[in-house]
Amino acid sequence: MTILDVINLQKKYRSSLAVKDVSFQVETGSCFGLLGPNGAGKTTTMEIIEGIIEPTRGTILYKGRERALFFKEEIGIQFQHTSLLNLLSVRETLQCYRSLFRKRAPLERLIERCDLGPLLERRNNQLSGGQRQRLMLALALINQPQLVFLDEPSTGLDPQSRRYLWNIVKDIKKDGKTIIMTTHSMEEAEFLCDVVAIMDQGVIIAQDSPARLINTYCKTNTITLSHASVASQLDCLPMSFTVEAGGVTIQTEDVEAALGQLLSCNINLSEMAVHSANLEDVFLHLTGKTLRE
Ligand SMILES: Nc1ncnc2c1ncn2[C@@H]1O[C@H](COP(=O)(O)OP(=O)(O)OP(=O)(O)O)[C@@H](O)[C@H]1O
Repeated sequence: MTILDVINLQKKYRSSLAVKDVSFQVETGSCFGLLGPNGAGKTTTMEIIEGIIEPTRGTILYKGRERALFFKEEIGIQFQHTSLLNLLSVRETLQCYRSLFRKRAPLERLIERCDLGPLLERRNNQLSGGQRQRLMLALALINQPQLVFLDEPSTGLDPQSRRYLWNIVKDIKKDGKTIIMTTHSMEEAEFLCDVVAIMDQGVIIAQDSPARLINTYCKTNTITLSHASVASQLDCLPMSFTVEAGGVTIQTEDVEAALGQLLSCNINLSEMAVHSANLEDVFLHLTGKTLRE
């Protein structure tokens, strides 16, 4: 079932079109990701859906209807940059936010889920980046929302805190909540999202599950053999390869078959690396640039 329909969204800031013409649908219980580089229009799109800013043009339907007052009660937003009162403790912050809503999540469960138990008496300004993000996530869930918005949830976190947060997000999804998130991390999108809309310069340039996007646009995997000397042995094999100073690079759609062929020719695979295509490659294929450019 579709929970959200975004139809021909456009946002103009003075002379610049931040969002040109964006349409997509989000299925109930799924995690939908807007992936793209800085300035692609992800946050603008999300803020329009959240009701924070008005679109220049376009329609947003929540459960098939125009968003009404109850929409705000049914959503939770984890902002990228939110000021928390430094002098409040984590416990006080949770209690304060919780008191603002009619529908309230059970606090103990929320504290456990976001692993805030040991931090409850700590002041907001004494939290690490990862701890703060977990608190922000708990605040986004404090009204038991059906639809959760995450704006670049793991930006700035170390790999361990990042994984930790991702697992909490997966857990939230298991509860049947729908998640819409922005990210410029293809890893994050691949790990969390059922559907990814790749945005660039205000438009969606491709949209599908991460696996199908990769399969559609970047079937080719790369096998690198660090010994350039093996090149002469490859001549007899039905595979395309290039020889560079660092070794030999083989492009293949079927890694298993290629490795079988290499082994059958007794080629030394001791210093081999396999690069499977990912969403970064899809973005590069579609735009000619990397996500970080
Ligand atoms: N309030 C504003 N006034 C004018 N231009 C804006 C405003 N907000 C955003 N923009 C411009 O709109 C474009 C899209 O910005 P947006 O923040 O939506 O991109 P983004 O994909 O979320 O980028 P990031 O990943 O850096 O957050 C950018 O060119 C930005 O400079």
